[in-house]
Order: sequence, then structure tokens, then C-alpha cells
Amino acid sequence: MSSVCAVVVAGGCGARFGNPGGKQLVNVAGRPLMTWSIRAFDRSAFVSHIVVVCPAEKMDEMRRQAIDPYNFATPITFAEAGKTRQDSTRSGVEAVPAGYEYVAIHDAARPLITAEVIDRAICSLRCESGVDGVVCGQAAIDTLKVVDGNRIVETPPRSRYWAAQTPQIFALETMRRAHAAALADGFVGTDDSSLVERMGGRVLCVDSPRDNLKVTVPEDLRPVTAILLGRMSDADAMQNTGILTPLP
Ligand SMILES: Nc1ccn([C@@H]2O[C@H](COP(=O)(O)OP(=O)(O)OP(=O)(O)O)[C@@H](O)[C@H]2O)c(=O)n1
Ligand SMILES: C[C@](O)(CO)[C@H](O)COP(=O)(O)O
Repeated sequence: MSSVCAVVVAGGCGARFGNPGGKQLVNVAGRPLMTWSIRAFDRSAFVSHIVVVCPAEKMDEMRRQAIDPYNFATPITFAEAGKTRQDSTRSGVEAVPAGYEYVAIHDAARPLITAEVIDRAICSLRCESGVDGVVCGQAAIDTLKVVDGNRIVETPPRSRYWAAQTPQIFALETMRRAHAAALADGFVGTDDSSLVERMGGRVLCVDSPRDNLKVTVPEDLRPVTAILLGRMSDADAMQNTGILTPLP
């Protein structure tokens, strides 16, 4: 049974990206940036509803430009964005329709996510007992420095560090409780997992490809576009040779 609802947060103003209209509707490899993320969840075997979180005044435009032209099979509804990312994810989590067991929270600004990675992460959460959530990410590959200003004060053991991405997937009721507690305590984290971790929840990292990049500044469009175009051309080539892996 499909018991996973996705929450795709697209409510930021993209200050670091610098485009007056924000970044979610910017054309990347032929489609609006946020469409790529929605498309991956639409293709997941386990996701049967998608909540898109964005400002109320942008809902019509986003539906018209980023959703309607693409004939997605999965029902898509909207929730209103908040001031911070955490406010937006809380709004999205509250808007998950009744009956869902899990919520998969994803940045609309990470367009390279694939249905395969999403489904693998969902399976890791479902298959392991006593786990409250999973976070897609990567074990640190660079040497890490703790700094004071620009002065290095420590070189911690890299083996203990991961870089967290999205999707981050949780038992829905756990995530709702974690949000309520964070709101009551005035806690603001930089991701969703930290809200569950501070409640003592057990969250696991699951390995996700290094190319699950977030578009934050305009320079990020270059590698993201190249990877998307590369995947499309691989898919074309595969139809002729049967050798390459399909476009996710
Ligand atoms: N109030 C907010 C802030 C962020 N986001 C979403 O959270 C994701 C990650 O945020 P980021 O990429 O940092 O986007 P912005 O907040 O838009 O960027 P900036 O900090 O440069 O303004 C994005 O998909 C963004 O739209 C959101 O839904 N609501
Ligand atoms: C949630 C997140 O994608 C994890 O890397 C990230 O923290 C959100 O983006 P921001 O740049 O920190 O706002």
C-alpha cells in the first residue's frame, strides 16, 4: 500500500539566488526548477500524494507553470509557506491528508533527486524496526575544520560527519510531535531531522548520490543543468543501445 505523502517545500524567496521572482520557476534543462523535484516524487512507487508548499500568492502561477503542463499522475495539493523553512515544512506536514503513515520532506531546490533514491530511502525506513526517520546524505569526503573566524581550532575525525540532504522521511505522527515541540520550545533547526533528534528520536543516514545538489546560488545551475541534460541524453542513447541506465 502507498502510505507515503511527499512535502515539497518551495516557499523560500531565494535571496542568495538573487532573481527577483525567486528560483523555483527558473527554466532548468527545459522545465521549471521545482518541476524536476515534483516529477521524481510522482514517479516513486510509494508516494501517493504530494503537498507543495509555497506562498499563497504564488500558488496559481506555480500550478500553471510547474505542474499542469506535466500531467503528473499523483494528486498534488498546496499548503501555505511560512517565514522560515521550518515554518514551511510544519505547514506542509500539517496539510498531509488523513491516512498517511509517513512523510517525505524535500527541498524543491534539489531537482536532481530521483525516484530510485526516494524509494530506496523509504524502504530503509520501513524495513528497520525502531527507526523514526531517515535522512538522505553523504559521508563527509573533505577534511573538516572547526574555525573561529578563519582561524582553525580543530580538525575533527571526518568519519563521524555526514552532509545532510533531502529527502528526509519520517513517521508522520513523530514529525508532527517534533514540530509541535520545536514550536513550543522556540527551537529552529536547519533541517527537519534535527527536530526529531532533539526529542531523542532514532534517525538514520542513508547514502544518497553526491549529485543531489541544492540550487542556492546562480552558479549551482551550471552543474545541475549539465547533469539533467546528461541524463536525458543517456536516456536517448539507451533507446538505441539498451546499455545505459534509464532517465530516472
Ligand atoms: N520560508 C521558506 C524558506 C525556504 N523554503 C524552501 O526550502 C528549500 C531550501 O531552502 P533554500 O534553498 O535555502 O531556499 P531559500 O530560503 O529560498 O534561499 P535563501 O536562503 O537564499 O533565501 C527551498 O526549496 C525553499 O523554497 C520554504 O519552503 N520556505
Ligand atoms: C534541509 C537542507 O537541505 C539540508 O541540507 C538545508 O539545510 C536547507 O537549506 P538551507 O540552505 O540550510 O536553508
